[in-house]
Amino acid sequence: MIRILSSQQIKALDAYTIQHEPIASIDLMERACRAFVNWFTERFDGRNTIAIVCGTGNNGGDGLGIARMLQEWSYSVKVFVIRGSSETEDFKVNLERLRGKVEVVEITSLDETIFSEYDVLIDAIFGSGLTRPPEGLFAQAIHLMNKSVAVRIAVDIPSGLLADKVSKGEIFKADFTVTFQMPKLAFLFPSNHSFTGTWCTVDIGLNKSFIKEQQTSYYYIAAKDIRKILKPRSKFDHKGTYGHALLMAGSYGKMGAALLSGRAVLRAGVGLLTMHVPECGYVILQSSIPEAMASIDEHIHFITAIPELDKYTVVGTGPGLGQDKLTVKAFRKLLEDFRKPVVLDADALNILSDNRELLLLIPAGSILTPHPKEFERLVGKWSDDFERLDKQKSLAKQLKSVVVLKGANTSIASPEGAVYFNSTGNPGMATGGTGDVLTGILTGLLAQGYSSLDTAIAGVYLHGLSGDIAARERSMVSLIASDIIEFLPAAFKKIMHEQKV
Ligand SMILES: NC(=O)C1=CN([C@@H]2O[C@H](COP(=O)(O)OP(=O)(O)OC[C@H]3O[C@@H](n4cnc5c(N)ncnc54)[C@H](O)[C@@H]3O)[C@@H](O)[C@H]2O)[C@@H](O)CC1
Ligand SMILES: Nc1ncnc2c1ncn2[C@@H]1O[C@H](COP(=O)(O)OP(=O)(O)O)[C@@H](O)[C@H]1O
Ligand SMILES: [K+]
Repeated sequence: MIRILSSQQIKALDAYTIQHEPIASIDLMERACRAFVNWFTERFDGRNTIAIVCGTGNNGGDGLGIARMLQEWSYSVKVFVIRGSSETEDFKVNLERLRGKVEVVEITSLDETIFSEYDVLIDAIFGSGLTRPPEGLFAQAIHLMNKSVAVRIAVDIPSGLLADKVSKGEIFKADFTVTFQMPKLAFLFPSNHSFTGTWCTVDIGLNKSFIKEQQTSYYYIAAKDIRKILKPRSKFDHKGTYGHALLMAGSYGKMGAALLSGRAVLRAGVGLLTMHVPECGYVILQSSIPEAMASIDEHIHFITAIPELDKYTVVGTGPGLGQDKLTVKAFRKLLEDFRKPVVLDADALNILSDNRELLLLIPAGSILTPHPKEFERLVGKWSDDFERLDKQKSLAKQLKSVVVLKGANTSIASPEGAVYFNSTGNPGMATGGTGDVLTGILTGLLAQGYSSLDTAIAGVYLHGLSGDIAARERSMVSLIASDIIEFLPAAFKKIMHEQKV
């Protein structure tokens, strides 16, 4: 897991690294500049004219160091400095090192065309030291940079964006953000995408053991975390080893959702799958998923009862379920009778929103997978993404269950208060049915004995990874939910290194 630290902790981390590596502060800055420049030179060639706009703190110091290095690489660079109330030592040193090499212009007033002749604008005004909204020349410069047609790149953090609080005022709108060491919490929220653009982290060698010791509730999921979670199969395993899942899904006109979920349960590696569907789904199910056993409801159009539950390891429900009052009754009975974890999605969540007393019946250790609208129905409106995150953490705690809030960088809240952000997935997945596939993957993994949290982390990651492979093979535009099931085996292989065998 990549630990996401606050600005305060990052400041302490810088100081700790400087003291214990040991390394001079200016040399650490040099490393940060080098990491940025490595990223930059791989993407932009010497034909680009570059303006670097610097503040007078260490972010500005980075900007000056970057200017020097780019000049050494024969790029055409000009530096603009906006003076704040004070200069850091490393800013001063880097300004001195730049003397005679790169033109430095101090901005005292701004005219509209100041940045118009450049191909690339690099923002090094503020980084993690920002404490309040930019004003005056700072705000005006950011405003003008945002109006420019140049490619905009932020050093560490887009100026004006706070790493772990709600930001107000003028904020640099980067096409790319190259951030040091680890993602910042604010980068993971939908509302900040227009500021960070595409972001990436570059390693500047900050002290790893200090990072490990820091208290944090926020993590960014990496491939190796999933490799650690997934258990390899052993020679004498049999289908009983991998659980028996019951999927209650589908209604007249929405059997597709049930099928997508059911196929995904199987591809996630379950031992046995039974699907409880309304009568209208019988032929559809038997002819399209021969691997699944069918349990048929008495009602033609929707589910009105639950089958005998004893033999099931886990129950997944919601996709295509509908909200008829007889279905609500059956759902209530499920929650009353089944004491093992359940996976709840789509209409199961909508039923919970309309029948709030049912929330109390959810077995501990369950997994809920709302998209933002379903989440709003469950918890009410939020005023910003930080409040949304708090609501997600509270719901997970209240239900003693894992709450998976879906979207880009899906967040997974544990009942203990930790939040894990997904690093896979792409906008090609914004198409009907992909959530049903996720429900299936989670149901299939949970049935195999993974903990609810491990199931959610691995399932969400693999779902996104499969979506990424599918987008590569089929394009984001053409990606459909079935593709995510189709490429799930490739995603498992990628994680478990089976392709080496
Ligand atoms: N050794 C280190 O500390 C390292 C720091 N690095 C860089 O240093 C940055 C952090 O540097 P600083 O802590 O100097 O802070 P910044 O350079 O982000 O901000 C400069 C100063 O501006 C002032 N300020 C904050 N908000 C303001 C506002 N709205 N208007 C006017 N002034 C405002 C603050 O006093 C702050 O200290 C990181 O983002 C990163 O880019 C990197 O060089 C890596 C090593
Ligand atoms: N822009 C995106 N980037 C990454 N993943 C996405 C994006 N848009 C949607 N997804 C993923 O696709 C799935 C959509 O689920 P959901 O909204 O429930 O769809 P449906 O109800 O049609 O099945 C979620 O897992 C979500 O994380
Ligand atoms: K910046």
